[in-house]
Amino acid sequence: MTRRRVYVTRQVHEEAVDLLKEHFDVGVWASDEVVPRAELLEQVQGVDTVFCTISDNIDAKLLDAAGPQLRVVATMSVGTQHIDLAECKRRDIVVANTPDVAADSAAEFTVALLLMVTRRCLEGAEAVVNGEWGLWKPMWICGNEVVNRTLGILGFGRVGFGVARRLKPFGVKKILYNDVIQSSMGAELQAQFVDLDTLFRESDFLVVSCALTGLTRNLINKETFDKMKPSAILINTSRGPVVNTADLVEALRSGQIAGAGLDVTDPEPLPPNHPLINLKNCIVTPHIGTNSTKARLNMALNTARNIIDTLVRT
Ligand SMILES: O=C(O)[C@H](O)CO
Repeated sequence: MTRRRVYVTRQVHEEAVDLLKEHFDVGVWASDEVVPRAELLEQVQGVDTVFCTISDNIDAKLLDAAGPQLRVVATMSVGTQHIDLAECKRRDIVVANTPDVAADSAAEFTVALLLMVTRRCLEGAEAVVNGEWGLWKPMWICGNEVVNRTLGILGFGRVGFGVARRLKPFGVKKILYNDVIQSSMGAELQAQFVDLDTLFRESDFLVVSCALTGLTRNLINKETFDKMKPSAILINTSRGPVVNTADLVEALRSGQIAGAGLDVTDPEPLPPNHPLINLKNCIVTPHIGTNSTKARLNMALNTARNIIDTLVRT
């Protein structure tokens, strides 16, 4: 019997590829860079599964190029915004993602970014690099503390809850959250479900950890910043387009909010001359929230297992 075929659109962990090879013929784009679109369209022809990442556009054209035998699109990510889900559904193609294995990594990273912005760590590190470190000064690069302040979480899923759980022992005064539904996990942390207006007005730290949907796209914009405290800090580790970039630049420049930490941006990657990059009160990291070695390996293995579970075990 001919073996089924899987195309892996990026160089991923060997352990995951080896797992797939036990069951399938596996083709791999053996590079850390994105496979060019023309190459991708050619390589997927006749495959049963595409193992992809968030940088691959899995649209109707790609599904057509693959052909009617395509059964599974398995993405090595939580996010599925790069996949035309409606089109996959229409064609009876199973879409699999990796929601469980990277949440700790993402929550830890979010806390790190929040603390870095709050304590102005990058400014301090840059001052050292630039030779500006003189003798100790009482009022130089003073940041804020987390203790006794209000943490607001937009999107109280695995990552949002994980951030709240990690920051609770820091002594935050209140944890507020908003999501499409009230979470049963809120009670465990005495977190209060509040409306968006209250979340924006009362949060000292506003952590964006929601999915990108029609409801959340552009949700954080000029009107939001108008409501926020001038001392507030915005952290976004979910999806760039939840925040209106031009409005954020303006809010940071004018001091309407105190600072921002962004692991995701719109556009992504940010062009090197983008205004967000040179703002002193903003730290931008290159979408690395899930990049602990352990989480990335588990994401690759989870993606391989999703394919095996779908094609072999059903
Ligand atoms: O969706 C995801 O998993 C992240 O954005 C990439 O790690």
